[in-house]
Amino acid sequence: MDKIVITGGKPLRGRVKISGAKNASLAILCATILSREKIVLENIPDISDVRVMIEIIKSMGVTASWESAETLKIVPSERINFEAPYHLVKKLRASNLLLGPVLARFGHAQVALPGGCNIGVRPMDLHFKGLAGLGAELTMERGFVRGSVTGKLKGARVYLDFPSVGATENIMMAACLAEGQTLIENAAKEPEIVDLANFLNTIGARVRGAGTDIIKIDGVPGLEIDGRYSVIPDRIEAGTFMVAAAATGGDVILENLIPTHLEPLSAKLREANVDVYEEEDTLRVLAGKPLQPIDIKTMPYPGFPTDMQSQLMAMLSIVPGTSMIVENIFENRFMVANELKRMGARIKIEGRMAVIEGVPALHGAQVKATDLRSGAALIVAGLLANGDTEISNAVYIDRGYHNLEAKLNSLGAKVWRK
Ligand SMILES: CC(=O)N[C@H]1[C@@H](OP(=O)(O)OP(=O)(O)OC[C@H]2O[C@@H](n3ccc(=O)[nH]c3=O)[C@H](O)[C@@H]2O)O[C@H](CO)[C@@H](O)[C@@H]1O
Ligand SMILES: C=C(OP(=O)(O)O)C(=O)O
Repeated sequence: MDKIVITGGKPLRGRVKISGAKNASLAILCATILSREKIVLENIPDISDVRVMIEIIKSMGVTASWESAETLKIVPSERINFEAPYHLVKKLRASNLLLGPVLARFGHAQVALPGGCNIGVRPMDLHFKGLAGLGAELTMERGFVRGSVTGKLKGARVYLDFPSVGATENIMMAACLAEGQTLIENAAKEPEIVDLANFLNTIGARVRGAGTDIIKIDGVPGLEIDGRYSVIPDRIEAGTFMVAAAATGGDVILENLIPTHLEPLSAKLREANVDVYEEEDTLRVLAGKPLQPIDIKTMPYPGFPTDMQSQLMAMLSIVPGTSMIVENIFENRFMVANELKRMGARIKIEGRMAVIEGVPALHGAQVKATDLRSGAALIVAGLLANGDTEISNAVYIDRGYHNLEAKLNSLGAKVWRK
């Protein structure tokens, strides 16, 4: 059942509930390693990335069990297996976020390097520089990074050359148990960083400034508060539904989201002539007017998110006129263009720029996902195309979307597994 088939051409209409955020859940699951007390996590999406992360922390000695559909109970262990094994780590890049917490709590860590992926090389130099700044000794051997600390990590001032999400998270988690104060300068400001900081503070950490350029962490001897925490909604899942609604000329109300997290996308959709209405925790996308071409440049938050760029490319492929996308975060994130071209799109890639000449319609074809968001883009393309689209490698899509077919079908789409 690794294929998703879509009969396109049906406008999405209705209401859909957005699940918890993949990227916040993954970081918070790694952060549970820092805790000495049990933790209950709510709004955790049952997606394959989360399942793999649960398997990894369980293999290290943590107990994790579902209390209900979206609620996960974690019981940490006083002893841990320091090694995050390659056969699991290779399935999930975010496993690199275990390095900071394991080192800080246990003084040793051995984490297989997840390596690059289809969107880019994805080095970890900024993670290493930050952790070394806190006093960790790091060596690389046979695909593993081994870390050790003599005594405890020491708070320090860390400047990131680039506001890397993962490096900010790894350093922030490690600094929670360091002696003294850590300042992360030029920190990433994504909502998932703020969520991780809020979680850490719930279990006893002292993190301030998350969501700004400078994060201040005062180290504490231990994180010992028995915590309950609800993860933020997934802004990328929400964004994918917004684009799908816009691209099919639909009218969709998205529930359980934080509209400000979607502002960079809402602004672009409005520029493309789509109406977007915000309320406290819902957002309505109403399309139907002729769409206008737009230009997008991906940037760190609050700029336009790289994780939404591919889905927008699918929509823009049927918008009359010329649109442009510049991808500034990952060096290889235009692979979906070739698949969209198989469906009739006219897209030219020049280095980090994609030029999209809108065509009157896409037609269904057999295509393949090459990463999570290219898969999401092909879903959007399949929904707006004439005829049937068969997307293989759906396993990529399952990494990040909970109950996707059911949610789309409840909005009037015709989507099934094969
Ligand atoms: C699990 C998770 O949260 N994944 C998100 C996270 O990935 P991730 O944390 O990997 O993204 P980063 O912000 O770290 O990476 C951004 C850029 O910086 C580069 N870089 C990063 C670290 C480093 O040490 N050296 C370096 O050169 C990367 O190769 C990339 O080109 O943020 C990305 C950018 O918003 C999102 O697309 C991913 O969905
Ligand atoms: C790039 C993504 O995730 P990851 O960092 O886990 O590969 C994504 O969610 O689009």
